[in-house]
Amino acid sequence: MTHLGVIGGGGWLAGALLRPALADRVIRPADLVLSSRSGQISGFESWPRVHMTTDNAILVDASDVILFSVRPEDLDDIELDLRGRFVISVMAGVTVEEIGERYGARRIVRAMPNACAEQRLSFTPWFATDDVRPSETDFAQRFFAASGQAHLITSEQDLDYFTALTGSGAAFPALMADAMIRHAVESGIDPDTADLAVRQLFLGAATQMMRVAETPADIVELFMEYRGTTAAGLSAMMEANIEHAIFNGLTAARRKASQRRT
Ligand SMILES: NC(=O)C1=CN([C@@H]2O[C@H](COP(=O)(O)OP(=O)(O)OC[C@H]3O[C@@H](n4cnc5c(N)ncnc54)[C@H](O)[C@@H]3O)[C@@H](O)[C@H]2O)C=CC1
Ligand SMILES: O=C(O)[C@@H]1CCC=N1
Repeated sequence: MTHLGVIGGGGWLAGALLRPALADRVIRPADLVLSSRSGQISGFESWPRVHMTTDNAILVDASDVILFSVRPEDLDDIELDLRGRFVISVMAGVTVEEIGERYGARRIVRAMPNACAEQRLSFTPWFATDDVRPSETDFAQRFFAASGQAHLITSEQDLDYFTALTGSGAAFPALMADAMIRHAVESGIDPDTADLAVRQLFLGAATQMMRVAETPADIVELFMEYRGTTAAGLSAMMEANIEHAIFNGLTAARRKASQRRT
């Protein structure tokens, strides 16, 4: 079975990806090495055989697959020779070219999961260089599929766009949910009830959007044609140019995702 070493294994995203993969036995606990600055990593108490280290060179020696899950700015402190090695990266904005230049690897998978991985609900587009072997693409697909929907893409550039669109996880829907909760509370609804109501609303909305044939645009149209209270709300939101705010937000996040290279 594959021996996986995760540089930055104590971080937020690494844990969210690894716990489902361990639970699904995509990786055996004894075949997993995690590195962090302190060597103390929590969140893996259910798998006491997982190895932890502060030494990335030891991690590399023990692994067939090296997964980079550090912040892009931390790369300057990491010096490794990964020539001939298979590397996976989930780092935002770090191209396969940069990974190749820094570490000498040519067999690279670059992926963009999101923090909903912990709930096994990430959308994870991933890209592989031509040199990646079939057994390695098979591992990447199984690894990311444990924490959500893994989707092979053929354009690396699209990953910067997905960093903004889906890498952001719950953040953009949470912004809307929070505004709705605050409006409900201002309107006299008890805060706990408002919180529960809006969380259930988003669960219902997301579940419905996944299960019905109608697109999100169709659903909006359906309510507009109904000409009821919801249509009044939708019209006011459209007049306030909610689309403009969303487009601006995605454009800003997209720009930030590619900023390292401009
Ligand atoms: N958090 C998220 O929702 C998402 C994060 N990403 C990407 O995943 C990567 C990791 O992000 P997070 O987990 O959120 O960051 P994080 O800050 O939670 O985790 C990074 C970890 O790397 C460790 N680290 C730093 N330098 C190290 C070194 N030299 N050796 C070993 N460990 C080292 C840090 O101590 C920290 O525990 C980033 O590049 C980010 O762009 C991508 C998609 C979503
Ligand atoms: O906000 C961030 O920078 C991380 C990386 C991509 C998505 N979330």
